[in-house]
Amino acid sequence: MTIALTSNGVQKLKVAAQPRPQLLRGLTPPVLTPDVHAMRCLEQLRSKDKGIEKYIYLSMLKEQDPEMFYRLCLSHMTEFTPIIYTPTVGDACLQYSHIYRRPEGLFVSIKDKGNIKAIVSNWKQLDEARISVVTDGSRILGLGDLGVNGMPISVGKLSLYIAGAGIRPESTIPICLDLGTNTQKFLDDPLYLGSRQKRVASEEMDEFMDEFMEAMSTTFPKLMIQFEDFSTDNAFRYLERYRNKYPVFNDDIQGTGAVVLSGFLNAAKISSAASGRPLSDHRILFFGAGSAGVGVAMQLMSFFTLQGMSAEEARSRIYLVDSQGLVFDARGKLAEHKKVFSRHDYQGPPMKNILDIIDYVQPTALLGLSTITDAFTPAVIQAMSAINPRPIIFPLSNPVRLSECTFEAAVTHTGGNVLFASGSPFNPLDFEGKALYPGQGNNMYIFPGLGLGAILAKSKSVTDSMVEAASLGLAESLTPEEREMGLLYPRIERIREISTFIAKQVIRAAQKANVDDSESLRTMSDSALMQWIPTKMWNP
Ligand SMILES: NC(=O)C1=CN([C@@H]2O[C@H](COP(=O)(O)OP(=O)(O)OC[C@H]3O[C@@H](n4cnc5c(N)ncnc54)[C@H](OP(=O)(O)O)[C@@H]3O)[C@@H](O)[C@H]2O)C=CC1
Ligand SMILES: CC(=O)C(=O)O
Ligand SMILES: [Mg+2]
Repeated sequence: MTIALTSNGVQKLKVAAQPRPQLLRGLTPPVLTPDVHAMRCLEQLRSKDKGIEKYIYLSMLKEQDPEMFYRLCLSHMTEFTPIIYTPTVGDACLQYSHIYRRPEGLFVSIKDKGNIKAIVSNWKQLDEARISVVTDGSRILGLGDLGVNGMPISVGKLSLYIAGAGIRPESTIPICLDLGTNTQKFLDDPLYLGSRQKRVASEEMDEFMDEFMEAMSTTFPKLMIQFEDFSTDNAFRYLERYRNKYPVFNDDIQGTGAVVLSGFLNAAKISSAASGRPLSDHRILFFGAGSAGVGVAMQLMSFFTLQGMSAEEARSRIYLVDSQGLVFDARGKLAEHKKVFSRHDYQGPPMKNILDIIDYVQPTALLGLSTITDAFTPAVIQAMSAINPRPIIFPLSNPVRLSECTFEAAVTHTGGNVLFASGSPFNPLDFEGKALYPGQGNNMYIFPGLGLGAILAKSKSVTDSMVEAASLGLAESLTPEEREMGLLYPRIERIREISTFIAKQVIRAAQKANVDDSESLRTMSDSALMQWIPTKMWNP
């Protein structure tokens, strides 16, 4: 089978007719061609009413016929991603201990402490391993501490690596660490698949993590690790602890930072053209100051400084709001990760109401990473619209039911002028006779290409410059037609093309930072590299 890209980038699958080996005669139905079987699988999928049933069906298809699963996934990205990834993967996590059929990844438990090397060595494909997504289940999407029920997140992200960047399936290791859970409902559930204990204290977790990382790097010497959905304090702590020692990145901090910077830059161009305000005049209000909110704030600040602003000027464009309201110095003790963005200039009483905060800040962009459903009320959206001809409103919390507002609300209350991206997908809308398309500001656009680039460059670490290269690469990858349609992110159907471009940018950044270990890529021209990368991709 080959995948051909048509002029508009849509992938078409061509399946060469294969003579059926005599050996199989009688063991399969007399007429079973891949094309017709693809139609059969789609029909079976679409006959299911509930998202979770579709998820279970696709999990079984991936297990029994991975070629068909990935073939369909690639040719139906818009239909498949909401099932294998957010929002439905959220339900799969919540119900994991009940819908579980067979293992799809590696579980490493606190009970394995002292013996972790032996446990990870049980993985079947030791030499092939290139990328692992590791979660401890402590903050799955916006759903909280799900313990080992977080496994489908690692599985889902790696399916997107395989589909979106052509990483070989046997090179991926989904991992869920079992360090207990503080969610009583799971501890009381007789079917819960993890250790029936509260989460271990941070000292014990640090010892466990040090042993785990050492075991992973010696067992899988070519492996890159993506940390996923760790609670915010641990997300920052472990990124700092390991980023200069192993090739690791944190998807919620860095992947989200990269994808939102990219969408913001495309939105800011449109917004600035309407308002006449230069990029340097934008003010960004973050509703939510956890790993994702602060990760995006850091990425924006770093971009502004690259544009020539001083660190203080760049910082001054950013305002954080957390559960206690506006984050400012005089408020008192602040979590470490919020301190950089704490406002020195605000001296008044605590400001909690978001409408008061919008009135005070006069933001051009409102980014939601708070897990608070419908926090962007009609009044909030109207307030943004009153001060911006094209307001940037990104409700980025996942899954979709935790989105700070719907696309429909954002369109309705801005008279169709909103520049919109959400974490989970919404459907396009017809507004006053015009088709409007919501963006999906989700790190799924970044991590496949970032991971592929790091793997191909044989990168020893993942630098900030590589993450930034991925972000700017994504921003650049919109086609003129997509810009004409008002899109902020490229169509997901083009994910392989996008991942190729991002990987190329990431490889160049790795070379510039001297963390690469692939001499032959250094001498390749950009166009040769763009042609070579797809040849390294696995195709179903
Ligand atoms: N679109 C994407 O690609 C991504 C989306 N996300 C989503 O972002 C969300 C947040 O993730 P993460 O940052 O890791 O989680 P956290 O739980 O660390 O952060 C949530 C933040 O929201 C704040 N918050 C909670 N309640 C309120 C409230 N009533 N008003 C204002 N702020 C409030 C919290 O305040 P406090 O600090 O005071 O507790 C905290 O700062 C999740 O839903 C996640 O799915 C995450 C990664 C990627
Ligand atoms: C998308 C993602 O990584 C999250 O919601 O946590
Ligand atoms: Mg995440």
